[in-house]
Amino acid sequence: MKIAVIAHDGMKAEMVGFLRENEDKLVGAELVATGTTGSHAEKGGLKVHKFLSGPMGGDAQIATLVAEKKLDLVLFFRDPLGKHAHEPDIQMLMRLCDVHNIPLATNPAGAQLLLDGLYGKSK
Ligand SMILES: O=C(CO)COP(=O)(O)O
Repeated sequence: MKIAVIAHDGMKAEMVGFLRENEDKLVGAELVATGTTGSHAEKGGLKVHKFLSGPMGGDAQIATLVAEKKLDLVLFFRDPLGKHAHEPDIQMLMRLCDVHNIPLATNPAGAQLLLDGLYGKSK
């Protein structure tokens, strides 16, 4: 299972907490991330392959993996109250998830349902 994890700044702490809480489920998974999200995840003790930071093309790199069907799941904790210079890249990533029918969660509740559905509920 190859999973992309991405979080906007206001959601990064929540993403790290989410990943740590679900560490038992993710033990066999390969994680990839946009750069800064990946650095936060590493500081939280997780192993992750980092791409460029989102505004520098990281979302686009992950979108490429989606288009090539090299990802099984995208967890993208968006900040719905923030403005982003790279909004076109964000839209592209989400659109390509739909084009290629790759499961996408854009908030923690949706991500939890996806992981529980894949691995079962642990609590
Ligand atoms: O901007 C992002 C998603 O659109 C996330 O990028 P970073 O993880 O590099 O902050």
